[in-house]
Amino acid sequence: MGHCISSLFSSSPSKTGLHHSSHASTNNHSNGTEFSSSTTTTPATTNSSAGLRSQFSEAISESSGGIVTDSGQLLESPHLRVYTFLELSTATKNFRPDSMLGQGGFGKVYRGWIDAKSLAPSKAGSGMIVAVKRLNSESVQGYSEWRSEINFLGTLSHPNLVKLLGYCREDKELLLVYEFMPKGSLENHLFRRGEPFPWDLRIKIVIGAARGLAFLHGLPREVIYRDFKTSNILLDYNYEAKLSDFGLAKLGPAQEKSHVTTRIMGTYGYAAPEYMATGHLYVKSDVYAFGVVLLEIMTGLRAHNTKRPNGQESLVDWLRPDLLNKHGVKQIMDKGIKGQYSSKAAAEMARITLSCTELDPKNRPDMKEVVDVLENIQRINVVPDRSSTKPAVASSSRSSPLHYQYGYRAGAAGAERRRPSRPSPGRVGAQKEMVA
Ligand SMILES: Nc1ncnc2c1ncn2[C@@H]1O[C@H](COP(=O)(O)OP(=O)(O)OP(=O)(O)O)[C@@H](O)[C@H]1O
Repeated sequence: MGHCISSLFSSSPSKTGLHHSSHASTNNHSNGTEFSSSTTTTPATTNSSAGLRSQFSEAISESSGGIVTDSGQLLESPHLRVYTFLELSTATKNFRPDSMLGQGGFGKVYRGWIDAKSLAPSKAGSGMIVAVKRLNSESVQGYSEWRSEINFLGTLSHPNLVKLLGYCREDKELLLVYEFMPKGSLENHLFRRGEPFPWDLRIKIVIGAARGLAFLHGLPREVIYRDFKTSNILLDYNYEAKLSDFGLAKLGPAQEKSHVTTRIMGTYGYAAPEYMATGHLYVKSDVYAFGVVLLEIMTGLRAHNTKRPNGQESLVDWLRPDLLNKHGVKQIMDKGIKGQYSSKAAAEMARITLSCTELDPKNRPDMKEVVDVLENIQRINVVPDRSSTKPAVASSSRSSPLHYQYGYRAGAAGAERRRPSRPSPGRVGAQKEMVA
């Protein structure tokens, strides 16, 4: 979630201190605890964000005009629609609780409806579904996130970044309108469902997310995402991953500098050790967080969980040593997906996870290399005969990618998302969670 705004912006609010956020995200409770600086200042008023955006876009491209890199694009003139509060109220049925898709640290996200061509708001049930984030405008974090999202997502376009369609600022109301991601977040699938999430989909999703990060890191002026975690990886109908939530994103270091120095913000369990220790943020700090997500998809366990016994709260600290040998890898793999991956694929995953989570940022690979390795893992994952594989849990016939079905259910999304994750008895990880 975003709090920090680039130094490009003069009205950046001042912030001090560090605290555990008290927000109750519907997706993020006992696990990825958020930390951020506490803020007391009132959001400063700005003029239209368009001027700031073009200044911002220039900073990213370090030249004028839009550029294209790989399959992504830096937009010269973003086409964001400016909505009125009334329009978005209508589109979301007055922000009715049954329209709510979820809640993050600084606001609630609602299902809304707009016309697919004109992007004009339409009556609920007609046109195209969108996600409308209504930010808590009283906090500076909410305001800063809103600006940061517009600056980054209004300027960048890539198949693995969520699309921002428009925004609204009216009195104290700050809203953002995104393309709707029908399959929710990776976090939902990995941790909030009774049944194990198929290995093939896990790999497909991390490849997409890796491509998104590689795009950000490959820009003429690198962009550091700073909040890479499973709840920020959203999924389209085909489980294509899209990074959302650019509230914490930062422009990377200028010219010969290796890092930017910034206040420490992010999510426990994912933040790189050098960043936690010094506030020095490297492009490679994102690579560390990516490695943490790789360990999560291998084990089916959360990056950080205060309910685990002492010494096991941080997944990396706890299980990284097991990645060093074959036996350890076998032990920590999520038992719910047994038979869905080859031992070679698991060994390669262990290798790249180790490398991404190296203590020294210089020893971590860059995201392009990570993409290549993951694509190779996807290729080599030949398992003998799926149909003869014994399911590890009773319901795992549904865990085949072909059968796996899950998205938001109309009106029930909130309830699904609030369901606590139940440890599956068959999982080594789940057993480890309970070991005193
Ligand atoms: N474009 C979208 N389409 C569908 N659901 C979305 C979309 N954007 C956000 N959501 C859902 O709304 C919820 C809240 O999202 P939000 O980005 O505000 O917070 P978060 O990332 O879950 O939490 P945090 O405060 O840790 O960043 C998430 O569960 C997410 O799945």
